Amino acid sequence: MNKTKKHRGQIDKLTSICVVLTFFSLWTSGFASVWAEQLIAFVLIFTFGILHGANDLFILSRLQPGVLKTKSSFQVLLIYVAVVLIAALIFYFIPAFALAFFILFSAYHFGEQHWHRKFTAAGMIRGLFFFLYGAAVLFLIFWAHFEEVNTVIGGLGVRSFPEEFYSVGFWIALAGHFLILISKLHWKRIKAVLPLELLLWAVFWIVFHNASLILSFAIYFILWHALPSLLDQIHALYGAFNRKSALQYLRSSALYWVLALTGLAVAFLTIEDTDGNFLSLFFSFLAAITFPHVVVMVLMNRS
Ligand SMILES: CC1=C(/C=C/C(C)=C/C=C/C(C)=C/C=C/C=C(C)/C=C/C=C(C)/C=C/C2=C(C)CCCC2(C)C)C(C)(C)CCC1
Repeated sequence: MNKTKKHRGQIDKLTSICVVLTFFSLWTSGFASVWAEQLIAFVLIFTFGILHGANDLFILSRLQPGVLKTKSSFQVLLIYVAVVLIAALIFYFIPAFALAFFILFSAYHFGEQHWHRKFTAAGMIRGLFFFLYGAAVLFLIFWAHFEEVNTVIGGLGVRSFPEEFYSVGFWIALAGHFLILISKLHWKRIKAVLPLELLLWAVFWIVFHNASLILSFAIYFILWHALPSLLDQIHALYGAFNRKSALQYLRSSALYWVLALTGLAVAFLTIEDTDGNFLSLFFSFLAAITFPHVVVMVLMNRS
């Protein structure tokens, strides 16, 4: 079997496992206490979630994109850290602007991970489609937990929004994404992807309305974003996903993974400006490391 076919088979297998795990997490959240839900969510985010971005520099060194070709590894590291720090500063000084960009980038990034293999149309419409898919996922989470979301963004110094803002945002993004899907893909292709996609939307609807905010986010972020991304990254770096390549990936990312967690711990112990809301601090940390990571993933998926 050729490598790409094998990789697709592994992605399909992972998708089935994630459907089962999503239902399992929904079932667990039915009896787990709020504390237990938070623990599960943060353990998943701090392990697989942070790990899936910790190999960015290694990926860049392998891809050697044009703009960075003449730069040494140290210079690339400096640029990466500078982007993280600039994002953190913008979050601190102009939070509403930074949050809007964070959501824009994240929506595109989530959509790209989910669709980059299945959505074949090219050009601007491709980017818009990725963005609308990710925006629909995020706005469904926001809508299901709009009061808590308002508290989190309030902790960052951003105004609250009424429930309708989130519900209308969700319906517009969902409708837009389905319209593009139907108009841009051949009927044969649509028939092949639609049943799973409709099932997933039904599952997300049920899960996001039943699990807490942080667990809803963790379920999507880990099962439907970080794990498939890890599989793609290992395939791109080592040509195959197996025990050996997974260990190689862990070895090359361990240092940055620990550094990122240390950075969050230091920020938590030193910054007291988020009205005591850990989630506000946590999401601004995630936002700061998201920006360079999204650029690396765009480069990887295009290579
Ligand atoms: C390499 C390197 C490093 C590391 C890195 C890393 C580790 C990365 C990672 C990355 C990552 C890990 C990424 C992530 C991403 C994520 C995302 C993309 C998310 C999104 C989200 C959102 C959008 C949210 C929203 C919300 C909610 C959900 C609720 C509340 C409200 C709000 C709105 C906030 C360091 C810095 C150390 C150094 C240098 C080099």
